[in-house]
Amino acid sequence: MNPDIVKERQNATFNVEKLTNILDGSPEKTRRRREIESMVLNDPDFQEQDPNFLSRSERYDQAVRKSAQMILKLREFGISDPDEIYYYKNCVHPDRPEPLDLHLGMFLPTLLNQATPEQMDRFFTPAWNLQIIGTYAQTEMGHGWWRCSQRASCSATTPTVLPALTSEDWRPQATFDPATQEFVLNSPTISSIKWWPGGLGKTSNHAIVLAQLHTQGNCHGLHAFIVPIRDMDTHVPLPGIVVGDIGPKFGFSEVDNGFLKLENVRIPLDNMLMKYAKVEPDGTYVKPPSAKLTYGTMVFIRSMIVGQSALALAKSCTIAIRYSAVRHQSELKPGEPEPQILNFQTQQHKLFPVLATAYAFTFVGQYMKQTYNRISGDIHEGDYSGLPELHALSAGLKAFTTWAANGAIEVCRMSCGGHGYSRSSALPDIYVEFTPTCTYEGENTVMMLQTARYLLKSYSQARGGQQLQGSVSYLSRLQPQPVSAGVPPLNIQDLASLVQVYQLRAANLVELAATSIQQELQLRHSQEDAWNSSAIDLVRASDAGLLSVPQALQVSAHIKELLIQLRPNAVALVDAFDLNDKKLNSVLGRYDGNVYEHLFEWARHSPLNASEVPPALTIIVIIKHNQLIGSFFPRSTSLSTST
Ligand SMILES: CCCCCCC/C=C/C(=O)SCCNC(=O)CCNC(=O)[C@H](O)C(C)(C)COP(=O)(O)OP(=O)(O)OC[C@H]1O[C@@H](n2cnc3c(N)ncnc32)[C@H](O)[C@@H]1OP(=O)(O)O
Ligand SMILES: Cc1cc2nc3c(=O)[nH]c(=O)nc-3n(C[C@H](O)[C@H](O)[C@H](O)COP(=O)(O)OP(=O)(O)OC[C@H]3O[C@@H](n4cnc5c(N)ncnc54)[C@H](O)[C@@H]3O)c2cc1C
Repeated sequence: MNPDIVKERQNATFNVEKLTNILDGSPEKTRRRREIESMVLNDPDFQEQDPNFLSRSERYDQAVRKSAQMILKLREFGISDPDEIYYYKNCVHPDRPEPLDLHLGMFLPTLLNQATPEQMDRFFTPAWNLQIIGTYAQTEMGHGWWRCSQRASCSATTPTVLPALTSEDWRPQATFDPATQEFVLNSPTISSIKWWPGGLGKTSNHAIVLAQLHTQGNCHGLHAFIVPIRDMDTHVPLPGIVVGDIGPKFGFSEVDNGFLKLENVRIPLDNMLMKYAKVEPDGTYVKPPSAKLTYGTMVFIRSMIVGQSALALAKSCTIAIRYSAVRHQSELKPGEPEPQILNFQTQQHKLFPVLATAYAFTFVGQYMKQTYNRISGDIHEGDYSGLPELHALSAGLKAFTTWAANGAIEVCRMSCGGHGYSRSSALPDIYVEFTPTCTYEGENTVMMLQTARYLLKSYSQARGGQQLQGSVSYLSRLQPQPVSAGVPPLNIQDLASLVQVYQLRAANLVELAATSIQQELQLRHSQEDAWNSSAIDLVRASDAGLLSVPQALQVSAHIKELLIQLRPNAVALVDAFDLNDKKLNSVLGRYDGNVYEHLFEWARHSPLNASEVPPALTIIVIIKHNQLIGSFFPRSTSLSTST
């Protein structure tokens, strides 16, 4: 054990285990989590080659093998609780998305939320047993988002008599054919080819495809269809299905994100997910109680992503803070030993806010999950009243937490200096696997605008005298203040006072955005144009701060004081996240702090070190022998002559 890190733990002023229990929910939950983790970490079937040294195809193969093992073991051990599956999976594929993510995270949940009991028997049971492997195909090459409800032009009598075709008429279509009781699915244009779905490229044999429903000559907007895409025995693509992998990406190397072109693919009537909307055998369309229910799975995943932001931050700051405790640089005072870099105020100022955010997001993630479970329970009982708030909260928190975490992971990486750039630190991987959360499940700006839409509606209800409940109740309680009204009193030591100032700030920002829209409306006469012209206010909701200069200085001094208070407990606070070394998989973030010997050991495994003279370099030797170095580079043909 590195002596610096030992000393850090000795100096801590609280009981780490108790804090871990609070983060987990109870001592029993900590015990069970560790039990599940050790099942994976001690299981030889999950031994793997370091993916840093593998090709993409090898990484995909290794991930598929581990995922298949994982499903078998979950069954063998009877693990079916969602939290326990999540712990298990996080250890099998630490930090890495995998080919079955979409099956487990979106295909199964969409069936649970939108399938009829008959469809549950036909699809969910085989999918649970992994006979059916599914993905969720919404995004297309040309469009990542959809209008929730049908457009006026889309509900004209037949598509051919539309007054003017717009981009939505060129999206994938599912047209009902009453003669055969089938839907016919088509991707009418290149841009309507489904693009991005995880596990689509090679792994899945089914896809939930979102397409425009056409029946009796009318278009009814976006609906979900279960489309078999590969033969269940041979896994070969079915007729009319053009499917494959979209190629290498920034990260997600283990995942076969795919494309799907539908060419007159026929599926039975009862392959449309019909828990809410329905099509009768004669083609009659029965409306759902709310068109927004089609988007339920995205609300679920957005809610879960909030917790994933917390986990990514917990990992990143564990690595950076442990490393900063064992790394020494630059004498602070001449002649004295070099200090731990964690003693530099600037290093603390980089890392301690990340640590605090990791804790805050952990609790926000728990709150978001509870709120999702509560409101989705009401929805299952037929009460849809909480859906707008759930949508606004999950969209806004997904965007806010992923943006914040995305930046903070980079802060952690850079705070580790050069070694943070090595893949052995795990920080580059954490970044590339996490950063697409800002894009997928709804691009963050688009999500912020959804939340702003809800806030503005709530604001106008509050101004109309309604007493609002839940997360927007502050809009009823607080009267927005013009900046000229001066600054509110603030006690920065008092959390309630800070919350009040934040609420006032939020109310002011909503008011500013609403005012901007009103002004734009007078200029532009169209609600949509006024909205777009106020979008910056809506997303960033202005730069107004509510603090006076003396208050801001007070905050700055208080932050410095807090850095000093936090310093002795920094390592203990990251220890409390209880991230096992194998799960963390970082040479810099090791629990024992023995960084340098393991860094050297890791580098020795680089495939380039497999031979002292790599085959490509033999050419240099040949060139040298023939003394052709001078003439070789301008005329490469001379090489063949020389050999
Ligand atoms: C372990 C799992 C690993 C996961 C790996 C990740 C894999 C990634 C998967 C994906 O990315 S799947 C594809 C996800 N795609 C998106 O999220 C696309 C984002 N687009 C949308 O959500 C929508 O198209 C939209 C942009 C929100 C809708 O645009 P539209 O212009 O129709 O919106 P509005 O007119 O503003 O809204 C109409 C109405 O509907 C309400 N609403 C919108 N979305 C929802 C929702 N999800 N739930 C409930 N309500 C919703 C919105 O508030 C409006 O309400 P009103 O104000 O009219 O009452
Ligand atoms: C790793 C990864 C995995 C994915 N997995 C899946 C999957 O399994 N299934 C699936 O269906 N999809 C998947 N996606 C696709 C993903 O859901 C979309 O990329 C995402 O919804 C964003 O859409 P887009 O790519 O069309 O971006 P665009 O919407 O084209 O965004 C481009 C820019 O335009 C801006 N913009 C767009 N619309 C507006 C607006 N209304 N107002 C203001 N600004 C706007 C955005 O802010 C952004 O800056 C995945 C994507 C990635 C990266």
